[in-house]
Amino acid sequence: MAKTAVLVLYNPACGDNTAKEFFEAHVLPRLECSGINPSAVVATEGVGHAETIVIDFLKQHEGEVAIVLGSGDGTLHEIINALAFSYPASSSMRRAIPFVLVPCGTANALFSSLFLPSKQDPVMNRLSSLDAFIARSKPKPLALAYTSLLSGAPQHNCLHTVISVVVTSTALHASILKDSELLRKDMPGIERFKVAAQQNITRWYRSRVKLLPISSTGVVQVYDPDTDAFIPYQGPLDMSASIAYFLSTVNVDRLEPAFLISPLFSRIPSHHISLDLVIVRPERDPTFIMDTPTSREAFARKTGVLFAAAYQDGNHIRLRYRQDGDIGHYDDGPTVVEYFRCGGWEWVPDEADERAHLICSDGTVLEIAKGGKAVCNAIAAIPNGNVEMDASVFRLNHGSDVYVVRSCCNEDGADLLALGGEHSVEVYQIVSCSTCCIPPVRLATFHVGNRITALAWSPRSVSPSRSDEWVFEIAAASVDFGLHLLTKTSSSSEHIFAFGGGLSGHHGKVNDICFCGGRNEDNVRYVATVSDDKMLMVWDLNPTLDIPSGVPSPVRSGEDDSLSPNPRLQPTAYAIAFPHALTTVNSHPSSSKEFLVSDCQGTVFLTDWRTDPEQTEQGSWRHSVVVELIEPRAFSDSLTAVASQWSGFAAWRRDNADIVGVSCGPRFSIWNLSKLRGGKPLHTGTSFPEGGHSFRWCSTNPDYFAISAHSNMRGAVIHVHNVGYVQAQPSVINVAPRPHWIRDFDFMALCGQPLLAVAFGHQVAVFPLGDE
Ligand SMILES: Nc1ncnc2c1ncn2[C@@H]1O[C@H](COP(=O)(O)OP(=O)(O)OP(=O)(O)O)[C@@H](O)[C@H]1O
Repeated sequence: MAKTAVLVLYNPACGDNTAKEFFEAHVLPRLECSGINPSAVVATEGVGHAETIVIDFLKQHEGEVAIVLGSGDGTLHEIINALAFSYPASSSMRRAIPFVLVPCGTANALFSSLFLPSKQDPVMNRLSSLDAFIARSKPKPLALAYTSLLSGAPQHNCLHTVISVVVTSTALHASILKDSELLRKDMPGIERFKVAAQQNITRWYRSRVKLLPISSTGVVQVYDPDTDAFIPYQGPLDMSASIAYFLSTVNVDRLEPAFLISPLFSRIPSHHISLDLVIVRPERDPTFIMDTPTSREAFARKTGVLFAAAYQDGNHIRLRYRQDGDIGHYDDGPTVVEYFRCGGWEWVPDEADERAHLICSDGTVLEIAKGGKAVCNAIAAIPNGNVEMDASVFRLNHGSDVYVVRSCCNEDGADLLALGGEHSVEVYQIVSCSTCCIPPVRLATFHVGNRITALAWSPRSVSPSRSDEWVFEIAAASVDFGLHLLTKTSSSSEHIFAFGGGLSGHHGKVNDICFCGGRNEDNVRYVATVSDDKMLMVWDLNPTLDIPSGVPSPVRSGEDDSLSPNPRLQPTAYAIAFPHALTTVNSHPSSSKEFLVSDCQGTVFLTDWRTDPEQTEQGSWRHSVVVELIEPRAFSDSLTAVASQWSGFAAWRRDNADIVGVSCGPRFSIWNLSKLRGGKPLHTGTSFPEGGHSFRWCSTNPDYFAISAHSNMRGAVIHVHNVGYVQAQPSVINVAPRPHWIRDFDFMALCGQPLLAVAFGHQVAVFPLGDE
């Protein structure tokens, strides 16, 4: 404890205004008795003061720190948001910050959920977190919910982002929080929430709601009272409805010590990054006919019964409707509450419904812009109970290992990023903002069901930030050698078209995939894949002939194509065999007939896949190769088998079809195809002595290229080189320490400061170059 700088901070105006007395009578003496000498004891002086105190404290104390916080949830919320959005970007200032909670506020939801009363003495109970800190207990990890408030279509710009550690809500709860603040002076206790509830109980809120699946499973779960368990939700994920109550929680099962609104958080713990969402839709009432003042009055009584049941150990989740509309603990009938466990949600309020625009994050009430929407995602479990982020780095936590990261290079899709994980592909929108860090917004989840090995964006993909009629189209390869065309559009949900399985497909791991180059319609029609089976295959996604693949094409979501009146034909493949396992394939916007292919020996082939096979030796790679590039050292090493553990990784520079970069083992080379100089590269250099891995050009500043370390000996490290100074020392970016290592990375194509997206373990860090 000697090394830990302890900040004691309390809000004298929270709850019943007794924090100062409580700290002087109990907290400070207890710290003293335990030999803990706080570095500072500070009382907040108004809204926003806590964040200034904490950030100043962190600037002054470079080592370990802990914060003993006497407040309610609101002050903690202020601090966490300040750490996320205003904390200096320097990585040296990022560190673990345990919070020691001393409940002094009105509701103290987080404390009440983490520390159930175990002692007779209420004072002793309030000191539980402090006692755990003194006993050096391990801090408990916290989850976060990120909510982005987006402007209206077509841009959907992110206007504001907020992080909740307890609750994110709309509808009745947001109205209660807004109105109860006006009552705080006269009613310092929780009774002001009950008064505000009465004032709002007959309101309904018109909105479109979308449930987002848990990213690691691709599933939205719903509580089933029959089995007392969560089951996959089969209903529509998109619903337009009148909603009475809409509230999601992370980290808590209750909002007050006895109000267990999300009791399953503690009773059926989640093993994934998720949030618990409680929705009440009056339209589920069998006696509901239409929305009238009378029907709202009648329903208000049922909401009252529901709240009373929430105070009785969270029993509201078992309430059901009888046919006559009565609610009780019946054996069947629709549940009054829909209790979901999901990855997040979208809330698009009806423009005419002003109150539906309110959103509450841990007691702070915000307003969604007219025509806009709120998107809330449970995105991170913070390791060791700490906030580990700063103003310029965002760490997406996918929930399982991320194997592939691909940014979209299309001009209209430059803010899109696809992640390939253990089971699914997720699409995020990276919102670039010069003044603050806006967390990525998850826009789609495709549950493929197998580990993803390669991804490619179709040139037809368009971001929602560019058009109301947006499209995501991605070709994906999975570890079972299957290929998948993933599509989601503004008018249709996630759809997966599986192809490439069976005898006619690959028989080895598919290491890379790309759409055909050029600027005509062929660039969305042909997809190239390369594999350990030494094959380059070019797939025609829109064949005119139906050639069965030998196995049925599994369709995993959306409508089953084979049952539709015009079933989609299985893509046909044109295969070219090479001498060694193939590692990468690239196309270029300037050519629809060539692919750049690299193999595990570090050799790179420029292949004209449209060469007429009649005129050449069918099936042989030789017939189609226009250029073959062999880095002299890689060639001699391959003869002596030195390079057997290394792989070639080639990248074609987008702005100039003559320039090719290759990483192989400890070396990289840059080739100029228009000046082959007897087969010598333009430049060669050394990356990592123990071997480099992926090579990527920066799409927005073509002077830069980056190579990631192949082994975990150095941790997750990237070298960024400038092509004008290849012999100079690269910029070294330490993304994460050992045992992390980089599985994949990519540059975003967004204009402005180059942005890197780097996958290591479960996480993807998105950050601008230059700040590290
Ligand atoms: N000296 C102060 N005077 C007035 N308000 C303050 C002062 N210090 C902090 N505040 C503000 O008081 C608000 C309420 O604080 P907090 O959330 O901690 O308590 P609470 O609302 O009583 O509890 P809970 O959030 O658990 O219901 C916060 O928004 C905080 O910014």
